[in-house]
Amino acid sequence: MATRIVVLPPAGGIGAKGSLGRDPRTRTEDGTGMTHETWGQVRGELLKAVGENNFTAWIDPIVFDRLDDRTARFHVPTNFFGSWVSQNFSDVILRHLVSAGIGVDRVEFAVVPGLRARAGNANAAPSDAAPRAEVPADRPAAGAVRTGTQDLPGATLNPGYTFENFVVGKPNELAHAAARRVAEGRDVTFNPLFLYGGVGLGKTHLMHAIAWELRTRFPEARILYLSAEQFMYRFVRALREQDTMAFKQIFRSVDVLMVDDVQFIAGKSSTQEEFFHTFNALVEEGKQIVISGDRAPVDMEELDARIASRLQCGLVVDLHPTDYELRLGVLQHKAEQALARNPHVRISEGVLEFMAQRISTNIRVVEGALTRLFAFADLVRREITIEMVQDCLSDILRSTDRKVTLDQIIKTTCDYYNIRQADITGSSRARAVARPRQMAMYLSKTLTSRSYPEIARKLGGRDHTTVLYGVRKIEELMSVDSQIAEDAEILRRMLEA
Ligand SMILES: Nc1ncnc2c1ncn2[C@@H]1O[C@H](COP(=O)(O)OP(=O)(O)OP(=O)(O)O)[C@@H](O)[C@H]1O
Repeated sequence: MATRIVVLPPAGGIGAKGSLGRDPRTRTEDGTGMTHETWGQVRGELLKAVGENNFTAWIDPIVFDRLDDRTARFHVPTNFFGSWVSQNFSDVILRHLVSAGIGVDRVEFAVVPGLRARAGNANAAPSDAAPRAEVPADRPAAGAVRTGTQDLPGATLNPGYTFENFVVGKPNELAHAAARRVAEGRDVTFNPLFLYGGVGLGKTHLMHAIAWELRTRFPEARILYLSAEQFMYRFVRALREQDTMAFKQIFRSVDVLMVDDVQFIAGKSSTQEEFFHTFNALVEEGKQIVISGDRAPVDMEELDARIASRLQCGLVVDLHPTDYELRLGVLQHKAEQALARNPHVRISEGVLEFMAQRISTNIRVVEGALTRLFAFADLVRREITIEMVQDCLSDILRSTDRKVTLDQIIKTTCDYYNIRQADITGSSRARAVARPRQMAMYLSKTLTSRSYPEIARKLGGRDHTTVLYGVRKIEELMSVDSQIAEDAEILRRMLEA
């Protein structure tokens, strides 16, 4: 039985323009109906409206079935295809049907698997009934940006993540400058631009800022921003629905591809493979790629070496941990915005400086601390003072005070297991030494932001994959061996005390 994907006209869409029912061109179903020939004519108009790429990929494969009950019914080859067309092209199809005088209020897609052959025919021209329209010149030179963003499956952009709201300081000035350059959308000089840094330092903010800026400068550009997780999800879905052609078509037809948190696909072999091919296809066409990750490509242990090396070919810039000036700048900027929203809130002198001094973690935490303070001050109707900060943010201030170093981890672990430090950094594989060493690796990875290679160096210059293995081993053991789980918990408490 065919799956039905019903699409209703959007509120305020076509109705708002011509008020569907009252549009003088809209004849009743009895009056006109719709034939395959009319559909052929509408297809010709759709080709002009959506551009050749979209047309061949999404409109050409759909087959008109019939019109009844003011519903134009089409066949589509797969579920994925149906949802895609319904989400992205139903409005434009409906609009053109109405313009052609068809009495129609909705379009509906039903999956008919046998249609696949047509879907694969990427270069098919519109049917004979539709005079082949001139393809609009929507392809500027490689490197520039081109048509239509609405049909892309990207993530939603945060309206607050703009360049105007991004505070620049020493730790992020290079990343900011590179992002600005890419957002100008001129020559593709840094390809890819790879932004990396620890949590909450502004990678996503900068990615969104680039996308907003490009959208403003080039409204027609096809900019696709999504997380690596979404990329994987879409790829897996396309595999499941045997619709990888459509997937490739989407991802290879963009002008700018932006993938956030690329570390997510490290170790996911088929997704990496697809990502690699997408990446290459776009680079070859001179399309801009922007990627973010939590580490430098070389430090992503499970990232396919070919991808890592590709990523290195562009510009790799990191967002450094914050410094006092940057934190203060962010606090001042965010406080200004918060004061505009809550004009009755007062902040005592020295509060922001105190916070910038004492909260030395990432910007997300700094921002969260300020939000919490404003909410509190608003609630109790008191001025924000340093005492209020100490009271209200005691947990954040405490956790910032606590900084665990690799040296402390090694020392505490050795004391706990009663072994010598030379043993833990040495080469012995005896269980009595190897297990504490793995525990130290695990603690280093979970309590500090050190990378695998850094931990490996500290623990006697071993290979970073040994550390990766050690961390995994302890994680595995913790779920089956309560003694190991207890050891880890006690050590964590000792180190964080
Ligand atoms: N330089 C900055 N100026 C203003 N706000 C910033 C700046 N850097 C980060 N922020 C804010 O800090 C918060 C965290 O930033 P963001 O989500 O971009 O971090 P991230 O590096 O992507 O973190 P994660 O690795 O956890 O995804 C956001 O609300 C962002 O607006």
